[in-house]
Amino acid sequence: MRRKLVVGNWKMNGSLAGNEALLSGIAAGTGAAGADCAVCAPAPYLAQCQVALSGGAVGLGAQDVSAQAAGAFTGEVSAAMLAEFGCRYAIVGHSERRAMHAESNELVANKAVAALAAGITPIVCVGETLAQREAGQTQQVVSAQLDAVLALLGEGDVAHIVVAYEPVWAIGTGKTATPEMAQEVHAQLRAQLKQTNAVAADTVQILYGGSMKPENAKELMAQPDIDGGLIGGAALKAADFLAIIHAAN
Ligand SMILES: O=C(CO)COP(=O)(O)O
Repeated sequence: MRRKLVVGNWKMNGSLAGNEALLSGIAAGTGAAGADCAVCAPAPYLAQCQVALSGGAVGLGAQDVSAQAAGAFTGEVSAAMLAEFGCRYAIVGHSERRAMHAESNELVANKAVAALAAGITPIVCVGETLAQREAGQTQQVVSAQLDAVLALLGEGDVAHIVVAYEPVWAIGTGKTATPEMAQEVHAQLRAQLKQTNAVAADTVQILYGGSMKPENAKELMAQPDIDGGLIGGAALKAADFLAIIHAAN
């Protein structure tokens, strides 16, 4: 049985005071949670989050990581730096970065490799746009995105990644993929993982992201290949985030 994993992606939101309240609200409610959970905070707040979450059940992650190890890469943050601040996870290839920062499948794959080398679990995001879905290209798009990552990983690395299916048209729009639509893609992704490592593929957590909220979380996570959620808007309110974590039990 795979454990469920619920990860909050705060995106470019937060403040020292706001984070403190949110983190203490989350920490206070996760005691009996049967699912794993984590928050991916903006880089300047990682130190604050590390202190606030230390010793508790909520893990810490970053929203991006450099593919480079060190050097003249202004503005970039390396995986080793994230590891120093206790990051267990780093999101790579979020659709907002693919779209707004022109991140290619190859760059995303190199970021996943850099994270793994520092002992950080990459949360590899894949997902199609509305135009791609309407053109019947969903499977082709997400499989090319995942393939680029798998091509760079050793067989033994597969067990150490998390995959997140985030249909672009469902992000921040209030539109959610139906549980059946999401399950269909998740099953395809797992079949693809199996081609690289049949044993590890059964243990990889595949998260759904895109307007997941307390009202739809249980039904989505009841699908056999939906192992949790990557949550945007609803992760900014402790009560909503906690409701999703508890829906995963
Ligand atoms: O992009 C997302 C998480 O990475 C999903 O965002 P929303 O939950 O706000 O749709």
